[in-house]
Amino acid sequence: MRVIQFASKTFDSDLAGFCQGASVPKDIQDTVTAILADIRQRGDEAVCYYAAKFDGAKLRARDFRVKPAEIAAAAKRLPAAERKALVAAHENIVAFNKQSLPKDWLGKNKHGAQVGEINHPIRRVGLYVPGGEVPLVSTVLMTATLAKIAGCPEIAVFTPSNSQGKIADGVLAALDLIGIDEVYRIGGVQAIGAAAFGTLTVPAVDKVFGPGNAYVCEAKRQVFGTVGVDSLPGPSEVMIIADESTNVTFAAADLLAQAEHGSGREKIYLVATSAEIIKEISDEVQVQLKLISRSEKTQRVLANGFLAIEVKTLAEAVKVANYVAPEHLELLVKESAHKGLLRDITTAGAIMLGNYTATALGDFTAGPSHVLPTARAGRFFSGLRVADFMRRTSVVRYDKASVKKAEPVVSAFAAMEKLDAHGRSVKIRAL
Ligand SMILES: NC(=O)c1ccc[n+]([C@@H]2O[C@H](COP(=O)([O-])OP(=O)(O)OC[C@H]3O[C@@H](n4cnc5c(N)ncnc54)[C@H](O)[C@@H]3O)[C@@H](O)[C@H]2O)c1
Ligand SMILES: N[C@H](CO)Cc1c[nH]c[nH+]1
Ligand SMILES: [Zn+2]
Repeated sequence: MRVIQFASKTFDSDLAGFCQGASVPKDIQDTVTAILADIRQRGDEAVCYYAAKFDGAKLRARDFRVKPAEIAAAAKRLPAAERKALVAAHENIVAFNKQSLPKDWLGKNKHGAQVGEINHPIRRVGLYVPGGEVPLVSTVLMTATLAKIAGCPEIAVFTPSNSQGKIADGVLAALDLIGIDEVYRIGGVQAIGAAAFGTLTVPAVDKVFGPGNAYVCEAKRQVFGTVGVDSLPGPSEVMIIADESTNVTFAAADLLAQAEHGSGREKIYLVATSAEIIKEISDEVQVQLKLISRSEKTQRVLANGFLAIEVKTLAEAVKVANYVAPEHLELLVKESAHKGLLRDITTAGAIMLGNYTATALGDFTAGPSHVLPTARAGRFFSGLRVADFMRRTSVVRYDKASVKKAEPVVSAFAAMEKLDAHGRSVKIRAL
């Protein structure tokens, strides 16, 4: 862990340098470019090659799509307590996300013409679910539930298998619960390439969603334009703002929880109002590290991606948070400060308020999608919601009376822009 002090001589460059580490290095960009080019050229053959290379899975193209019987069998095998958890989380996710279903509307403008917006689900979407060693069962719920609420007619799911070509029962059972049967055992860059360009076996999608490691995230960035992509959710991040009221045990546990994702590029921030608080929490992190199972991978993340920042006031903490735009921001500070912080912090993906709100609650079950922007993309992206699975068309209808009212405005613009035919096309209607 590194400790820096707000407003110290090198603070700006230290913080910027650390955040820079969250952006994608050139070697990863080049690897991704090469794999995508190969997928575009060789299609299924290249997908097989990279599945073997990165996941150790010997697949033929006809094995990519998971058979309905395999999904049903996995769902049947899932222990009752795990199924109950899926159902409980799903209920919260549905209830939360139904709130933001975009509404069509129709109104009148100043000319008396009808104007409005209509929304349609995106026809064919591809959802990426991280898999392999750590199968993110919750990501199925946090993406597919929203696609279903939006009404997307075709939902294809991509997730890497293990070396035996198997996908975790929890992932398949979650898909079964939601009612999705188009599932491909393909992960990584090759999955994003197959989804974006299409292959003989995988029909191309219109937009790709879902989180992933730096390779997956970079692949999505590179296929943007060929297809739509969501908010570029990459390796997880958490920032905790701590003061003297912070529960040290809880804070340390939450820092470890996000480091545990363990892809190596996660970012962990502790912003505290004294050096003593930083010491207490970071010592506790080391104590609790011994209690978790993925301690080696977690330790590696902490070694490269853990930054502590000492601030004098919470106002300074706000400045740090707004610069970093962390994926998850825990405000484990005195309750009287919550209102002001919520008003002033404008770039966090998700804010978890108070000592009892562990980020893991949001990861699994609180309700909002856990698919959130990382690497400072929170400055311009927000967390996934139903509207991301839809597209909007504006609709305009003038009649003779309203066109007459609009004509002087159009004529003036046509003159300013020297576009005579534009002006004429409206003038002849207003006669
Ligand atoms: N921001 C969010 O909303 C959010 C949500 C959940 C998870 N996450 C993040 O998702 C990530 C999941 O990562 P993961 O690795 O466990 O699963 P993943 O499915 O994202 O990536 C695994 C794939 O990466 C590819 N890969 C690995 N090494 C490679 C290399 N050297 N070259 C090319 N391709 C390579 C392989 O194809 C492999 O199948 C974690 O970083 C986690 O923090 C983010
Ligand atoms: N923390 C991740 C978002 O960054 C979501 C997740 C899924 N499973 C566990 N955690
Ligand atoms: Zn997590």
